[in-house]
Amino acid sequence: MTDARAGSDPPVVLKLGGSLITKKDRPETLDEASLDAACDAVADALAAGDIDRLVVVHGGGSFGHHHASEHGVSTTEGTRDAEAVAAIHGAMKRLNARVLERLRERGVPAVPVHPLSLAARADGADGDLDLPLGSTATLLGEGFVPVLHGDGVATAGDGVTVVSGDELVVELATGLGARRVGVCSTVPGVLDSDGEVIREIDAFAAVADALGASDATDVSGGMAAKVRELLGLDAPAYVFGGEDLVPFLRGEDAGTRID
Ligand SMILES: Nc1ncnc2c1ncn2[C@@H]1O[C@H](COP(=O)(O)OP(=O)(O)OP(=O)(O)O)[C@@H](O)[C@H]1O
Ligand SMILES: C=C(C)CCOP(=O)(O)O
Repeated sequence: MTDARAGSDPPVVLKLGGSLITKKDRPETLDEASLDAACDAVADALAAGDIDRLVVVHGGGSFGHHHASEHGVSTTEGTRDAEAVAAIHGAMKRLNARVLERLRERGVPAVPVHPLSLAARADGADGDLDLPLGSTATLLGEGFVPVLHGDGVATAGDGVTVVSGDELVVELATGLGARRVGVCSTVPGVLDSDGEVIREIDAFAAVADALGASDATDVSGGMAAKVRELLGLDAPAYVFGGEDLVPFLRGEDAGTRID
């Protein structure tokens, strides 16, 4: 079996939130300006050598979440309806193709990795996610930028549930031994109850009250689930808005640091 962590520079794992790159309230609509700006930032950071190895994950936004909620599917509610799976996965592949196209237009060697074809929850919806990393690690080693996305995932006893981009980020960061993790969304960081950015989080209890769910259609738990998952990582993780993507990619602190 490939050791995904062996003999290589630790990568940076970056999630581009669905609420950043799509208009979350309009079915299957890109936020063209934000997506272009994010792709510019990634391309510039790679060209400048600020980052050597990068894995990108993107969320569902108005592509995946719209179809998942229409079919009653979430990270905990599965479906055995193949049409529902095709609708969710098809929408995510359409979004993924648009992201890849824009990255490649800017010279980024971006290639797709589709979680539905790889991952499983072998112990049911409450069980751990099993995401084999051989293909992603090998693509990275060969100089590509693998681009994964929230998707459907085979789930023992529940058919197919949703796997969020945030869960993928955690698996990738752990399995590949990431150096840093960035979660870029529409908010400038994790906000406290006065709406101010919390600069650092090291325990969930301290911020639980401030963490609501997402304010748009979101079947995977919004900000609270994000923070919970990022707290479990060895690498420092940052939650920040689009305006902080350039500093994050340069290696600077951005938004909220979670570790
Ligand atoms: N305390 C908080 N601080 C910041 N955002 C919060 C907080 N509580 C709830 N939120 C919500 O979390 C949302 C960001 O999470 P969300 O999952 O929607 O973003 P995303 O990752 O970009 O989207 P997607 O899940 O489609 O990838 C914000 O739009 C905000 O409404
Ligand atoms: C709804 C689907 C299919 C993807 C969910 O991924 P997320 O937007 O990262 O939560």
